[in-house]
Amino acid sequence: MTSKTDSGSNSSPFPETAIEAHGLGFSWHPGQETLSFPDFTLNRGEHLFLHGPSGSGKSTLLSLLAGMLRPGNGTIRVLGTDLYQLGAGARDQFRADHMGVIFQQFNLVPYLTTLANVTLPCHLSALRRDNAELTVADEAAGLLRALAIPEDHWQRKVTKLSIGQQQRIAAARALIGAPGLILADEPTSALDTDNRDRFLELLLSLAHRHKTSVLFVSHDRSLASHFHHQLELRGSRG
Ligand SMILES: Nc1ncnc2c1ncn2[C@@H]1O[C@H](COP(=O)(O)OP(=O)(O)OP(=O)(O)O)[C@@H](O)[C@H]1O
Repeated sequence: MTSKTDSGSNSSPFPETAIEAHGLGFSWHPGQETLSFPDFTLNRGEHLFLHGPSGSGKSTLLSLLAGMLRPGNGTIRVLGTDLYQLGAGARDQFRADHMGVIFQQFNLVPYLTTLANVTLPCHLSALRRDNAELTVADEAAGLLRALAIPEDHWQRKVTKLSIGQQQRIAAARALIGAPGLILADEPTSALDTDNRDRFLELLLSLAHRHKTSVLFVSHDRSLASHFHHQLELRGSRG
């Protein structure tokens, strides 16, 4: 995970490194204690399991990596781009183009249907739209079927669905259009064992096919063996 590979003659437009985090520190309020994060590097196509006690900063780290919280200290490069050298608008577009984020609270758009939530990234990003296999609607349908969302739910508003169904819709939205990096915050917390296993299988098979890197946060340590690497946060503060 920490060793870097030269991009060499690889024909991909991206470097071999998906995430480089160096010297990261973040404070939620000025003058308050700073959360410090270990340096790490994640190569393209590699999967990292992130764990640590409640309050150790896992969700905060994901928000920093997603370009949604500016670090007080340190640098973050995602797919070769220094995130915080980008302006806010360019950073939002970079996220739409290259990242699928599954938030702990899902962050679905409540007034949109299931299908419209899943296809949203392809409306925000031409790159994600172009990456979609067949049509955007076909890829969304394939993801929803693979995650066992019944077809008669696809035109319903997401708020009418169960919490476990909503979590799978958030997962489908993150996966559509083959982003280079998936950031998943407790993405199986509301799922039963069958749905959890189905989601993990889909996530890791799509990640393998598209050389997607995955950073997966979970308290369920039994899942760690599915991932190439593990990183523990201990909640160190400065
Ligand atoms: N919006 C916020 N405003 C102020 N402090 C926050 C906010 N979100 C998190 N914190 C604080 O930052 C620290 C890290 O929180 P964070 O949610 O990143 O931890 P976590 O490891 O993801 O926890 P959990 O496993 O419970 O989800 C905690 O002390 C928390 O109280």
